[in-house]
Order: sequence, then C-alpha cells, then structure tokens
Amino acid sequence: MRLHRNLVFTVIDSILSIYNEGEYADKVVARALKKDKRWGSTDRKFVAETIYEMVRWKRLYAEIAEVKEPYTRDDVWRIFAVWAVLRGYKLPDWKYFEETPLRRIKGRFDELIKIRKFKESIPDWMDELGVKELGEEKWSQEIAAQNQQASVILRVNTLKTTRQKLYAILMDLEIETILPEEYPDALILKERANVFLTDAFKEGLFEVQDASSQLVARFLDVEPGMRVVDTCAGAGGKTLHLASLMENKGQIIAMDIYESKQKQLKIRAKRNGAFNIEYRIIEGTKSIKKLHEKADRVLIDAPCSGLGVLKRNPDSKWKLQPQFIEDIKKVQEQVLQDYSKILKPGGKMVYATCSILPSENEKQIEKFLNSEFGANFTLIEDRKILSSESGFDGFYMALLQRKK
Ligand SMILES: C[S@@+](CC[C@H](N)C(=O)[O-])C[C@H]1O[C@@H](n2cnc3c(N)ncnc32)[C@H](O)[C@@H]1O
Repeated sequence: MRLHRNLVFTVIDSILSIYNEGEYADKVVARALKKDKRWGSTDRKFVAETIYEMVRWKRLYAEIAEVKEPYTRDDVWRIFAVWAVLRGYKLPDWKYFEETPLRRIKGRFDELIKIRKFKESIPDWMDELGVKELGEEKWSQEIAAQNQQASVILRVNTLKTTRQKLYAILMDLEIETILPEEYPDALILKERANVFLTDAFKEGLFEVQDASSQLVARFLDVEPGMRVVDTCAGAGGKTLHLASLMENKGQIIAMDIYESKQKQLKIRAKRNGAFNIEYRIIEGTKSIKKLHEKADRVLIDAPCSGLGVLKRNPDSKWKLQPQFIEDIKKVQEQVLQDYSKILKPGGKMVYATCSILPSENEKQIEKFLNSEFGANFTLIEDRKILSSESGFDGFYMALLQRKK
C-alpha cells in the first residue's frame, strides 16, 4: 500500500480544521472530496476513511504520538504517522516521517490498549459516565461497538416503490444490498457507495437512515387517516417514514424549534412525494396549547446526548460536554410533560432518543409516569437497543398510552 502525497495533504488540512477549529467532520469530508475531480473511488475512500479514523481514534493516536492540544501541523503529521504505521503502511521518505519512531509506536500502542479510555479513544468523563450508567461490562462492549464504522443503510420509500424493486434498481447500478428480515423497510449496502448520486435517490425512492432509527415510526403504530404530531421533527427522517406508513393519508404535523431544519424536511418531503405533512415552528407554549388533546399519535424524538450514534458521528466524542447532557435531560423532562398533552385520551405516544444512557431513557419515562400528569399514561412497551447487541445505532423507544 502506497501513500499518495496529494491525498495525504488533503487529510492533514482536513484534520487541522476538525481538531483545532471545531469544524464538523462530515462537512469537512464533503469539502475535501470536492477538491480534485480526477480522484477515483479508491482515492475518495482513502480520504474519507482516513479522516474519520483520525477523528475516531484521536486520543489514542495523540497519546501514542506524544502530542497535546492545540495541535500544530507537525503534531498532526505525527498523528498521521501513527495511523499509517498501525494500519501497516510503509512510510515514504518524506521529510515529515524522518524521525518517526516505528518500534516505539507499536510498543506504546500495546501498552495503551490495556486502558479503556485510550483503547476506545474517549474523554475521561465519558468513560466514567458510561460505567456509572451501564456498568463496566456493558459499557466496554458498547463503546467498542460504537467505534466500528457504520454501515450505509437505506429506508425504502413505499410511497414510490417497494423494497424488492429498489433492490433490483440498485443491483442494476452494481450497488448490492441485503434485505434484513427484522427491519422491513431497510436495505443494507454490502459495500459503501455514494448513493446520493443515483437517480433512485433523486427520484425519492429511498432515504439514508440507520436500521435502529427505522424502528421508531413503526413503534408508534400509526394507521392511514390518523392525525399524528411529530413534535421534534428536525429534518424529518422519521416524519417521512410516518408519511410512508400512513400512505399519505391523514395528517402529520411536523414541529421543531428550528426553521432551518424544517426547510430541509420540506425539500426531502417534496422528493419523497409525501403530501400529508403540515409544518409548524414551535414559538412558545401557544403553539402546543392549540393542539392539546388533538392527536391520535404523538412522536417525541427528543433531543439527546447522541451517545448511541458515535459510530456515525465520531467527532461527538470531542464536542460533547457533560453539562450539555445535564441540560438536555431537563429539556427531555419538559418536552415529555408539555407534548404529551397533545395526545387525545386513548391515543399513543412514543418517546425516543438515540442515546444508550438510562438517565435519558427509561429513567425519564419512570419520572414522567410518576408525575402528576404522567399518571394519566401507561407504559405499553419499551425497547433498549444497544449497538453491541444489534450492530446498528444505539436507540431507546417507549410506547405509552393515554388513559381514556
Ligand atoms: C433527535 S433530533 C430529531 C431527529 C428527527 N426526528 C429525525 O428523525 O430526523 C431532535 C430534534 O429536536 C429539536 N428540538 C430541540 N429542542 C426542542 C424543543 N424544545 N421542542 C421541539 N423540538 C426541539 C431539535 O431541533 C432536533 O431537530
């Protein structure tokens, strides 16, 4: 395996923006891939995967390279050299690699992987929190699973096609997929591919959505013709799935506090041919009060720590702060109280997060059910999905019913 100069330089520049300027890895990767039109798929794969790996393993590699934040360009070269040596690349005779201590890198790696926070490359506080919430064994398994590269997973848009037809369309494009039985709308790519460039995507035949996330809309038990309120709709991954399960019949009210996310949802809905969605921005309590006792189904896809989706967002390991998690838990408690009032008596509600922390999940539901208003609800069922058990994102979903 050879290292190509222009590809490696792109990686170094990208990593400096992510490590030091706090830019989001996905945005930086997208920008990097536009740099040179002559790059083939192997080159693009090298750039994208190397950047993600250097983000995912930042703490481990920096510790081996013996460099500290803020990283200079030379430091990033040293970190890159660690990555390359551990991946089995033969270092070229570039000046940046002149003093690379090959044996020391391997020796330090063997030492450091005995300590979980280095082995899994996470901040001290995250390691302590994971142990406190899940216990040593489960946390060790979970964080290891979340450090694996995520598969590309599609959700078929049944408003426009079927899973079998989509499978065949992709096959014609030499994109091979697997149809997992337990996830009726999912197609898993056998090999990574840029599916956004396909006509099938442009025509709205599918969306990219993790398999665990695809369980949420189905869990809400919707039927065509119902009135459903998606209270934290964001850019609408689950709203679009709801529209598809409801066969475009009935009404979905998609709400969020951010207009920018709703704009993305509108674009996606148009592409998907989803016409039963009404859009509302939440501005104070009025927007919610108007809907009290109006919905057959309510989805609260709550803002959360994202500690179930590190596979997909490895830079969250470095961006997330313990105080943010404390603050977001208060928001979760509040949205459960406020948005549950939208439900008609007898109606059903799902509270979901993409976190694996019990304090954001079952403990929030427990607290809600023990509150004055929560006493009007019963818990029908909940699902705790760990990456280490499913192979997909970590998720939580609870299905509750408002008493008649
Ligand atoms: C987990 S994300 C939603 C993802 C989205 N449902 C999907 O499937 O693509 C949580 C969303 O909650 C929104 N949010 C944050 N605080 C909120 C609040 N108080 N009320 C409603 N939405 C809120 C965020 O803007 C974010 O879009």
